[in-house]
Amino acid sequence: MPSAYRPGRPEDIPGLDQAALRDRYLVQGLLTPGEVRTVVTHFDRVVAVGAVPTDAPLALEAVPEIRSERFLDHREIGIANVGGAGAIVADGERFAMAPEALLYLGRGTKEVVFESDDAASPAAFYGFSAPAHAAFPNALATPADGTIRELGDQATSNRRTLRQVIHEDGIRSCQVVMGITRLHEGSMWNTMPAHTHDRRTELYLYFDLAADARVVHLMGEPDETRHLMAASGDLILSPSWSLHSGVGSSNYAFVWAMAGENQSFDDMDSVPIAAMR
Ligand SMILES: O=C(O)C(=O)C[C@H](O)C(=O)CO
Ligand SMILES: [Zn+2]
Repeated sequence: MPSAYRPGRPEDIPGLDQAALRDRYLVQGLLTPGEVRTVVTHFDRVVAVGAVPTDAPLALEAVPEIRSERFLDHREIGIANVGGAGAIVADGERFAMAPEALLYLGRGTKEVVFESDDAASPAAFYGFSAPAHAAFPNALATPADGTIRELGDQATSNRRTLRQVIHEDGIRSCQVVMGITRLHEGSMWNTMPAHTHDRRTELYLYFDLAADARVVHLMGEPDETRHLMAASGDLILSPSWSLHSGVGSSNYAFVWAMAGENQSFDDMDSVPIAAMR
């Protein structure tokens, strides 16, 4: 794993083989039992965090690359639970984290501790953090909270429920926009027709796929796409110039999260399917 991921240049994509593409844009092992793992990027200075507490609680610590005493001294974070039930304790306040609950922690939160209810079925916390210049209040979204958008159609195999949680009309933040999309049974395509958004980075964390199932994730500029084979728990980094879409060998879910110039969910440049190469 590089010490810090860089968005790279779209002109370099055609010259990269699969191994190089995967090294730059796909992160494996973020959710590893008993560990907190941190992925530092220069994609809008986003840092991704994975924490899977088993027998003992795990604490979120600063990493040297962000040059601060505590992780959230100058940052905010959205944390989704993609595993079993657990809890997050932030500055002494305990937030129960059911599967698919999502917690926002604002700049200045000092101590963050991750716990699982049952080590045999541990919680799996995925965090998406961006620089923050103001302190918004910490806020929990249960799995029932958020703005629901029903998208796609069974006839085109892209029927899916998108839940916006941290966004302009929901839990407020400086930069982070975050939610979860779940494909309906029999639907495999996410985000098709695809889009880019030149003003924001987006990360996808795929989950709830069987061990032998995969998502064929599409990336790159619309006229020069490549694919990445993603398994459950894999994280895909999309630079602002890259489209992001995928088709699964079965249905699945993913946490999407963005940071950058604005928080307008619909600030997308749609790519007609026939224009893709
Ligand atoms: O299912 C979808 O469509 C998505 O989840 C789209 C992502 O949220 C996205 O790319 C937003 O920019
Ligand atoms: Zn997008």
